[in-house]
Amino acid sequence: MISAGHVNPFPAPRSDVSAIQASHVYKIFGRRPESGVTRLNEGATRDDLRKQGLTAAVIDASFEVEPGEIFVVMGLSGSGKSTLIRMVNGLLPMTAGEMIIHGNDLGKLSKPALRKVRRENISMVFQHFALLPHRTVGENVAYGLKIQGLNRIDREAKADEALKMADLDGWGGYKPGELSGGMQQRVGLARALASETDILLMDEAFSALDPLIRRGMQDQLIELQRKLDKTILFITHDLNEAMRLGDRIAMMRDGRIEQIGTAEDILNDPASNYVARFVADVDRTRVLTAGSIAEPPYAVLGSDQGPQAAHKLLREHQPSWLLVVGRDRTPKGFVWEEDVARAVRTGQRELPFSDVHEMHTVQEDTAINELFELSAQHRAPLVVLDGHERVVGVIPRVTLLAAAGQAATSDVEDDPVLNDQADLEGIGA
Ligand SMILES: Nc1ncnc2c1ncn2[C@@H]1O[C@H](COP(=O)(O)OP(=O)(O)OP(=O)(O)O)[C@@H](O)[C@H]1O
Repeated sequence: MISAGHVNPFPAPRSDVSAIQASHVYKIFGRRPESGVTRLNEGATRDDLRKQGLTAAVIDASFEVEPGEIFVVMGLSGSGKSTLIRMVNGLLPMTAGEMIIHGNDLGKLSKPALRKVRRENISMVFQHFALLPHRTVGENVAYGLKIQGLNRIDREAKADEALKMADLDGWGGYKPGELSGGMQQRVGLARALASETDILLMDEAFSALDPLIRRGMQDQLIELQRKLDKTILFITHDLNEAMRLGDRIAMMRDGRIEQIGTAEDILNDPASNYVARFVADVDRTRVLTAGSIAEPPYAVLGSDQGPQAAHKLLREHQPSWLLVVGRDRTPKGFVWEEDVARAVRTGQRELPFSDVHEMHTVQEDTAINELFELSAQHRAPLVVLDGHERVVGVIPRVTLLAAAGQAATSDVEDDPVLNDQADLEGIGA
């Protein structure tokens, strides 16, 4: 029996050197802020500090952002997100802790050295665009390049290229006020791209946009990230946005990071009641992907194995279905057996089974809300493939419903498709 390995849909970050490394970072506002850090470490609460006239905006924040990662900091208003991002770009000094950008410890740098790191490594996209209204779109995009000391021809060439990337080809001569909100935000994005820094900090960058435009911008950001491989630290108070964009998400509450994880980690294994309550209303079907809920196949047969091997497998494990795969773990056929094994389909030879189902395959990044219809149509588990057409796993329909938080017993009992005993047995239900 070939054991089809499980492919992790969230591979570990690719580099050992983090782009951003924050360790035990504190920001306390008020007089003698250091005393606030000491008091917090001694067990005082945020409220205790407040009585003393101190605001603990960020408390003991530690996280690392890997190159090429989209890391989202998510939290309600006042949870400390903006304060945190302003410490990442060195705009705000920390009260305690370390903030290391590509090996540079911001707290220890001289002012000119800090400016250099900020100029060369970090660009920022703001919620309210922060465009110069009397300059053209092209001039706005090229503005930072002038500060970097580039000559006019190079500036214009880079600005044009960045406008193209942000889908604003031909708009360089207009004034920002002549563009829609979504387009103005793309100008902000183009300006950040033009500076060619490897880290993009985005503070509620899409929050002022209408929902549809906002979704479009999210898609565009994901696509750009894939192409340009930037490291993105994205701040939002919108959980759905966090889940759509983030490779990983840091959930903040009252200045502290409560949990860091993938959308799946946070949905499936919330670290606290607070996080659990927060994610309770998330539309899981949009967040979870086929790859994240696929299970390793229950019974797998090599395509070069014959009926005898199939019979043995069926006798020993009594699965209600077999998945047939080739040597490279690409699927070759999906065979179904309801009672007694009578034959199996292997390679070129096709031998009759009592019932043979065509296999239905889906890509691992398919959102699960798209899978419901397929699953209903095909009445069989879906086989999930990675980008190389190899089997990642199988999704029985019960798993699909459970993942969507809809697998109440009554749903299963009433569901004509699920009510197929073989299907239920097949997933070990
Ligand atoms: N310059 C400042 N002086 C005093 N307190 C501040 C200052 N900046 C922020 N704070 C306080 O720090 C806490 C965290 O604020 P911060 O703006 O970082 O939160 P946020 O999560 O970004 O919220 P929002 O989404 O509303 O901006 C709040 O209680 C805020 O009032």
